[in-house]
Amino acid sequence: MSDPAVSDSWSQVTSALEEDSRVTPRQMGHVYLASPQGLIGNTLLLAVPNETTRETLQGPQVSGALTDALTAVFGHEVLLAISIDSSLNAPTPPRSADAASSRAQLPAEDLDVDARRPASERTRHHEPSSPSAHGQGEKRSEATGPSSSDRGRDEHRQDRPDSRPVAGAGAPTPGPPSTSTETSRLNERYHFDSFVIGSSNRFAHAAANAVAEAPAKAYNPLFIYGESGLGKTHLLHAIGHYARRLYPGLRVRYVNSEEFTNDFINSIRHDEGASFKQVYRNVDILLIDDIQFLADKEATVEEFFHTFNTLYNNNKQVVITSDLPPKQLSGFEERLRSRFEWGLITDIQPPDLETRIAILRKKAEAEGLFAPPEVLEYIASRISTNIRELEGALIRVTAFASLNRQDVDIQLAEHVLKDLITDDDVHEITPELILHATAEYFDLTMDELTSKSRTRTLVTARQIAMYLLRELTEMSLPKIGQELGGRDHTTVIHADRKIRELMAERRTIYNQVTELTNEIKRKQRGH
Ligand SMILES: Nc1ncnc2c1ncn2[C@@H]1O[C@H](COP(=O)(O)OP(=O)(O)OP(=O)(O)O)[C@@H](O)[C@H]1O
Repeated sequence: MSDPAVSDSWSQVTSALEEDSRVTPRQMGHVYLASPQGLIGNTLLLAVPNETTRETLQGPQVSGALTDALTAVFGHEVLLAISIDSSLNAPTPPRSADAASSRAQLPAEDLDVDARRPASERTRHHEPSSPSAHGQGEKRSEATGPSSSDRGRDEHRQDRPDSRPVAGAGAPTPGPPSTSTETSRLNERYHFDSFVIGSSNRFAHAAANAVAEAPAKAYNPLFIYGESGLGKTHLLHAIGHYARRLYPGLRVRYVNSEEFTNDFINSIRHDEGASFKQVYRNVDILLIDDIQFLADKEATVEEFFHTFNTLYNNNKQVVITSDLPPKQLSGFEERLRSRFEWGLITDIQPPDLETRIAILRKKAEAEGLFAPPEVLEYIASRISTNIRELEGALIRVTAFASLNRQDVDIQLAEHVLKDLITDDDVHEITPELILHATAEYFDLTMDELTSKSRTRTLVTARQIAMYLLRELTEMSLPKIGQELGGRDHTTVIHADRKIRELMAERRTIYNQVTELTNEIKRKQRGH
């Protein structure tokens, strides 16, 4: 299936390896088993028949030699993505210990999260990653070294013998109607290379990578759960982006379960059941976010059950996120919950301090915000649970400094965050509280705030309300849109971005957001 030019280049690579004294004849035997599948940008896709061969190619000796040979043949650095294709039906490789058949049971550290990187980079950690690295392969960033705590917490599931469907071909065959980013609904901000790995999310990240590299073969379904704002949505989008880059033409669809519900209800209302099925059952990867919102919506759950079955039976990948593990998900029939357990279940925990600092550093880089390390550390030490709030704090601190032409230092950070962070955040901030406080602050009625009117004050008030709902609550984008007069989730994304930018440019907006936040926090504390 590879194009002749790539096959030719791969032969040159193998010839170079034959001459390389670092590669033993036994290892060379494994190299011969690899089959080039194509070149996407700087990434060469290789299929190998089993895990042993993959491990050999990624071992320190062979990978070093491979990196050099690839660079020599292609004239530039080339990343490798290695997938396992059991249909290559290779002769039994020399090492018989069978790691191959039990990949789903490997510990997190053993998962192949690094296959896509040149071997020379695999041992480097703590490196800064450029925000423009998208075109260079999905680079990972690392906050901390491997932690043994990963294993105890992560749940591996292999309840059914067929939980790893093995399709005939190596790479999924790209189906004709490719999904554009628009129809796949992937958010450009969320790639693997902007995701910081720490012990709290290492396993989920590794599993997400494996799924993107071998859709419907690694783990199906992949079920990721964890509290709000810890990166589940980020990983879902990253899977979609990476898989589409590895397999152009792959049909990917991201959907929040509230949108799934709305689409389903509308399809019934408009008698468009067939087109609903067409959209959701003809994808190679379905990424469904916040499945808990489907709870108790009987007809929608039923529809999702059939969608799931169709996709699963056709060897299509399903990735699901939720705030709770399947067993604790109420409002779903057992037959569906048990399906969620067929593949791999993994959680994401709140990040440790080091990871939080690394996340802030990455966000600052990506958004062009400057804050010295001690300020990042200060912010990270004050906000520990929700990454969305962590980002919000960074934005406020840098915005304040920019408006006042001051340097970002600890005093300034303390000043800005003193009201934002309270030790007695015991009560939940409700959407109603935010909406009422916003209406009151701008001297509007609730009807005006949620109306279609687009006068300047109303637009600003609405956008600030959306920004605060995003930062201070666990609401999903569609839900926020719904609260503010039935607006689309893209309007909420736009508002969030707009207010982030305006806070650094216009003092009035910064003040309004700050005063309003303080007011909300004050009301929340019941003063
Ligand atoms: N490990 C990480 N590295 C970089 N950014 C992260 C990481 N984890 C979370 N984030 C960022 O935190 C924000 C919130 O993450 P995300 O929306 O993915 O959380 P979530 O778990 O899906 O929350 P919810 O359940 O409320 O939908 C996003 O901007 C995301 O990019």
